Amino acid sequence: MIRVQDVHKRFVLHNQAATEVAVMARASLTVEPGECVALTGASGSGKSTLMRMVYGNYLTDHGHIFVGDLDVATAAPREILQLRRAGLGYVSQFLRVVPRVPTREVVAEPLLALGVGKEDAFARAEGLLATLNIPKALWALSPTTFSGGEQQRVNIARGFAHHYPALLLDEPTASLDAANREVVLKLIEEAKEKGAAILGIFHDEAARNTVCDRIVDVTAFTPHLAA
Ligand SMILES: Nc1ncnc2c1ncn2[C@@H]1O[C@H](COP(=O)(O)OP(=O)(O)OP(=O)(O)O)[C@@H](O)[C@H]1O
Repeated sequence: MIRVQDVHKRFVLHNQAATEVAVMARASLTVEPGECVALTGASGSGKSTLMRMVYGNYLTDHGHIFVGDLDVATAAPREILQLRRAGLGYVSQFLRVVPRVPTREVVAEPLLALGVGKEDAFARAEGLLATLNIPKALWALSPTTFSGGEQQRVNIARGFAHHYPALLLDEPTASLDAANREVVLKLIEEAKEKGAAILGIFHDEAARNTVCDRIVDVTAFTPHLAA
């Protein structure tokens, strides 16, 4: 479960005379287990900012953000890191990995960190890589030289390796061909069936309509845009 309650956020631009910019006010939404909710709204309305606050990358000025039992808005950094290990996954658009680590290990790593045995973790990783059409010949190589679409699919495989009860998706189907897009939509459906609460940004409207149960327009929480 993800529950955002009365969240406010302002940025202080220290290098620009400490100008304060209020970007979010009174943001509230709930994502129940098994539900996928899409954040929509014009460019600059605050979709990414809200996702980053839920993941704990941006501080929250006011309000609560519960992911399961933990209030990310007030949690200590080590509690947030612990939450990310088992309770909260995040699939960003871009893959960031340590150079020279083979693709198979990049995907299995979240499971290995949770104590899953090597054999099971690698089997799950290989299953996902095959499903996402990453050629077997690439599994032992670092993904740093892979194409944009291949890197995105490795990122998705890694994000879905563990069945997180809460999952954030930032444009999970951007730059994918039709076949791989379908695979990703199926992974999202499977995660929902397993009870994941999913919050995502989907510019791909057809994908959004296929997997999302509800839409939340963040413009309603944007101080200078709200009516
Ligand atoms: N680190 C930051 N420092 C200062 N301002 C920021 C920062 N991050 C975001 N903002 C501001 O917050 C507002 C919301 O930005 P955000 O990236 O969340 O919008 P968005 O809805 O995700 O946009 P897009 O669809 O274009 O990605 C913008 O006005 C942006 O300039």
